[in-house]
Amino acid sequence: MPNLSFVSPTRNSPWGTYLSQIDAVEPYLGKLARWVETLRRPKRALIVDIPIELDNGTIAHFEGYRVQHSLTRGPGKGGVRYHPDVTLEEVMALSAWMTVKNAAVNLPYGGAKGGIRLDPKLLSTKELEKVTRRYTSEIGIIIGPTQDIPAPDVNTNGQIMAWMMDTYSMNVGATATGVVTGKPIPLGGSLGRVAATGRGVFVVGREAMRRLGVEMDGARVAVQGFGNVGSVAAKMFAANGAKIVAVQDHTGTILNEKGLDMTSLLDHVAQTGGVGGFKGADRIENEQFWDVKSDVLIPAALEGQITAERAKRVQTRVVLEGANGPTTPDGDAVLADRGIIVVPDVIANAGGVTVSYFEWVQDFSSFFWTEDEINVRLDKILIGAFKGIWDTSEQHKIPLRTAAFTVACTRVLQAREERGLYP
Ligand SMILES: NC(=O)C1=CN([C@@H]2O[C@H](COP(=O)(O)OP(=O)(O)OC[C@H]3O[C@@H](n4cnc5c(N)ncnc54)[C@H](OP(=O)(O)O)[C@@H]3O)[C@@H](O)[C@H]2O)C=CC1
Ligand SMILES: O=C(O)CCC(=O)C(=O)O
Repeated sequence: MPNLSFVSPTRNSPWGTYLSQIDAVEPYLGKLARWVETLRRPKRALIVDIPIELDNGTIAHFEGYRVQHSLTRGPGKGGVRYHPDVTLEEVMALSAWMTVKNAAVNLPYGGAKGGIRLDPKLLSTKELEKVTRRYTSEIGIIIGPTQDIPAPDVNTNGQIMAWMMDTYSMNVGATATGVVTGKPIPLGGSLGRVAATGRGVFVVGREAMRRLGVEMDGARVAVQGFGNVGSVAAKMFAANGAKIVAVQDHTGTILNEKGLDMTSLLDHVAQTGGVGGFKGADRIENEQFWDVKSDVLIPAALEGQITAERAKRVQTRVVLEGANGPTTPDGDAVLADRGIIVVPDVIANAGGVTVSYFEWVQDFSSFFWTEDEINVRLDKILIGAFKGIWDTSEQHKIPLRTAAFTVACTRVLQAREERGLYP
């Protein structure tokens, strides 16, 4: 039975996955469990119609969303996704994971996420700009530097954030740099934000490997998704002595048992748009990616990739979740049975939002930090948060995901209780 009338999740769909994670944490919330139902529903969900005139003169309508799952600990915060499969249910789950992620690393934010159902590859730059500006105006009634601060996610980037910032600023009649993060540097962006999520995946992965006694030098790493998150994570693992043995994106799956040459691969992707056709590797069938032997497997594409069936075949020691929600509840159960450690998304990919927080703080103070200052602070926050989650996992003998949810949901529900219910 769905818990809300406006979505119909299944057990392994994004919202179904999130709900099962909340079920798993409930026994560890003590007296705060009486508030847990607030986590099972978004505070606010906005669906917007985005009409634009296409380059050929016809009018197209796109469906967009901004969901604020929780504003209990601070303004909403979370990215905006452009993808043909975006749905309200998916954006709800992504917004809820932002609530948990922001609390897991103790950022003073709630959780939010946005998206537009479209295929950016089918739109011209001009059309993308029109969609972005209209979407920003439509969601302008609920976003703002102290209300809800969007950022990049799948298929969005600094240019999209620049258009969002400009549109919002024109609508309010003042330059509002703090309304989005992940902006270009000249518009109040932060050094280090582009690489921050991938960097965080590496830093958290390194901590997990240390705890598990997995040597970095020569470690075999397989990466699904070679966009902002996957490519930076792969580059950092390789730079620190690991071997990137397999990479998959929409253009194919490539394998090199000796380790892919990252510089050549990144050049190839910059020129061709994908890893397919890279000469320094063998091409394998996409489904074979899940059979590649690795020490660390990094899903860094979309949700629902590690199903029960794939989890049975995976040959790795650590699944390091660069993507949001890449493992289904059934996949998670199989991995746990097989003794494969999962470092959950809400800590593994929290580097991006952490530097987004730094960007927002810098915008408010109009005082900008060096890249070194950013990276030092980022690493410190992630290492400290990972330690707290690891210790909680050991204390209760629970998986890292449930431990991360325990730390995070306790913070959210404590704040909920202290704020009280009535306006
Ligand atoms: N950007 C950020 O700061 C953050 C992102 N994340 C999460 O990380 C994940 C990746 O985001 P990001 O790197 O920004 O997105 P990008 O759009 O930069 O890259 C996504 C990558 O995944 C590939 N991909 C998509 N679908 C598949 C598939 N079915 N099989 C294989 N590869 C696929 C894409 O190929 P193609 O482009 O051709 O579709 C692309 O290489 C998402 O889950 C996102 O929510 C989490 C925290 C922060
Ligand atoms: O940088 C941000 O604000 C959010 C990034 C994001 O969408 C995520 O962490 O999934």
